[in-house]
Amino acid sequence: MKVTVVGAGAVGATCADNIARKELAHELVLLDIKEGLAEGKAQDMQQTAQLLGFDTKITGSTADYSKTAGSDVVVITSGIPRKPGMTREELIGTNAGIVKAVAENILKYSPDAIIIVISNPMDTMTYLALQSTGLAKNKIIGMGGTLDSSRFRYQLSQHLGCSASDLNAIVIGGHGDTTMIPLIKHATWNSIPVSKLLSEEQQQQIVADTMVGGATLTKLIGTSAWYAPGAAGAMLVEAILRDEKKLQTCCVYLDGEYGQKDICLGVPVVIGRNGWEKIVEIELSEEEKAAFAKSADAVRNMNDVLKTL
Ligand SMILES: NC(=O)c1ccc[n+]([C@@H]2O[C@H](COP(=O)([O-])OP(=O)(O)OC[C@H]3O[C@@H](n4cnc5c(N)ncnc54)[C@H](O)[C@@H]3O)[C@@H](O)[C@H]2O)c1
Ligand SMILES: O=C(O)C[C@H](O)C(=O)O
Repeated sequence: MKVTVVGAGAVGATCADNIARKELAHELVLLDIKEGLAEGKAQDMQQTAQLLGFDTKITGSTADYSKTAGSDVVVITSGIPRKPGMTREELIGTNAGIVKAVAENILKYSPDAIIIVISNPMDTMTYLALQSTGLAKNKIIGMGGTLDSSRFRYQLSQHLGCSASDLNAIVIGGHGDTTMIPLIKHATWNSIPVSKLLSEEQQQQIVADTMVGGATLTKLIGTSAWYAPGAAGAMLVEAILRDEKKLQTCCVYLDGEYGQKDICLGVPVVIGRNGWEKIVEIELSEEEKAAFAKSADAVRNMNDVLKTL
């Protein structure tokens, strides 16, 4: 199996590191536009092989897409991250051009690849990647819900004083500070609804803190996060290559599901060797349905911005 990670910055390198440590691929290619960066990080990572005990062959490339030929999965992380005080949406002007060019180059050398889009604003970048490659919809997966759901479980675990692994909780909708929807009324702690264990006020706090999870880290670090984003990207690569049929919230093309059409948005999907294989429709309350429709409106407005660039 061969995996390419485009963008050897914070998220791309972390994602690649996780892929190598888990030996998900025989061949791993890191590609970046910045001269020497991908080659350097690939070599550094390869030098951990004996220390960590993996056999993956890691190579780096400065924008030479021929090195990525025949990839089974490609992860796109190229683009600028936000700075404190910015929204993800403000990155569209720079990142749309980068993601479009990268997706087209990937397609030339790996026409059968499944593409995972991480660059922000992720929902719109996923839509753009789908449009510019013309690939089958199941082959384009935006990573956001996996990360946001992990942050949601973190927040819940802090309030409940429990292991995050014992929690079942997902975030649907857009991957934006105001567009994501942590489904707190569906969240359980080993089958016990968390709404029975937490006050209404605590629940609201958890939802609010989850929604600004990325912004909070950006303020602390000075740039956006990478450990959890990189690990979340690698988890999706693993689910694809090992055909795990894992249920994850990912940004995928909706064609009527959840009442939406012609948009990529976060919903629960089954991830396996064919990319996203099935959308799972869960029953939403009227309030959750309204939040989903509002999230879709906001993402659709961002998608419209693409036409003006
Ligand atoms: N979807 C998510 O959940 C999520 C999570 C974290 C970060 N992100 C996004 O991921 C992106 C990367 O974040 P980061 O922290 O790794 O940034 P970074 O600046 O550390 O790395 C980005 C890399 O992309 C490279 N790059 C730029 N243009 C390129 C091109 N045309 N071809 C190849 N490489 C190119 C840069 O040289 C840089 O090394 C940002 O847009 C960020 O907002 C998304
Ligand atoms: O917060 C960001 O801008 C990066 C990413 O989308 C995240 O959620 O960590």
